[in-house]
Amino acid sequence: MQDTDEWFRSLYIKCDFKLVLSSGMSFIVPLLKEVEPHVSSLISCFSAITSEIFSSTAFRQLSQMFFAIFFFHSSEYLLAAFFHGKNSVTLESLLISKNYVLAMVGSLIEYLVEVYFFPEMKEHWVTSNTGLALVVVGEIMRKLAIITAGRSFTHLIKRYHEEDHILVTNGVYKYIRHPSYCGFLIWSVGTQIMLCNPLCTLGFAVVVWRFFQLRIKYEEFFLRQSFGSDYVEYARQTFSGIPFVK
Ligand SMILES: C[S@@+](CC[C@H](N)C(=O)[O-])C[C@H]1O[C@@H](n2cnc3c(N)ncnc32)[C@H](O)[C@@H]1O
Repeated sequence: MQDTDEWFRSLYIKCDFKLVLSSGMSFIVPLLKEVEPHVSSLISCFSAITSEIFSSTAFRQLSQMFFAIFFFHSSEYLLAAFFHGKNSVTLESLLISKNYVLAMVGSLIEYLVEVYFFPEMKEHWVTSNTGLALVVVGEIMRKLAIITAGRSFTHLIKRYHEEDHILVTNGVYKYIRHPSYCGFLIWSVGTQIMLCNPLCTLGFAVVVWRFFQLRIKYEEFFLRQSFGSDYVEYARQTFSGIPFVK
């Protein structure tokens, strides 16, 4: 008797489940039919983008970009740790700010949009290789500046004179007052030329130039306070390193 009850109950559950399943399917199937063309066009769009990314041009340019970024920031960190000790190194020593991340994401978006819609734009190898050369030159100039200035080079601008802060006027500083800023300007614009990104090349050039124009004014105010006429004389004999900034 109990077995028969069990049998009927399970039959009831199965029937009920079938009912739910069939009414559910009658709702889902037309919905799937409706959605299917959109999903398949999305998939084909995605696969077109990924096949463009993994084309040899894009693969090479994006790999160069990621390597340039990785090398730049890791060497900034290592040099800051070497000259100032590990404990005084922060995210700022890596020079990673919110605006910087936004700019880099923006440049990646420009690249992906252009490589998808106008892949031939990315095939200007003379342009791209010139950008790569600028990235290397900018990187070398910046790192030479950091190594030459040693402990006088701090990522945050010094507003008070400290014992170990000496005026550096040798090496790259003999000709250029702000070689690390000059190097960064060349490096950052170089990354965009390397990616054949016309909009970000212009955008980076304007934004980075403006940033350093203001920063140099601020930095030199405190350098004049710390080193007085020595700095004034030094500034008179050298180029700032940033075009159109005296
Ligand atoms: C991020 S470093 C940049 C140095 C320099 N503007 C450059 O582009 O190479 C900023 C710090 O370097 C210091 N600094 C800049 N020029 C200097 C010089 N010629 N000698 C010593 N310290 C300098 C500033 O006082 C500031 O604290």
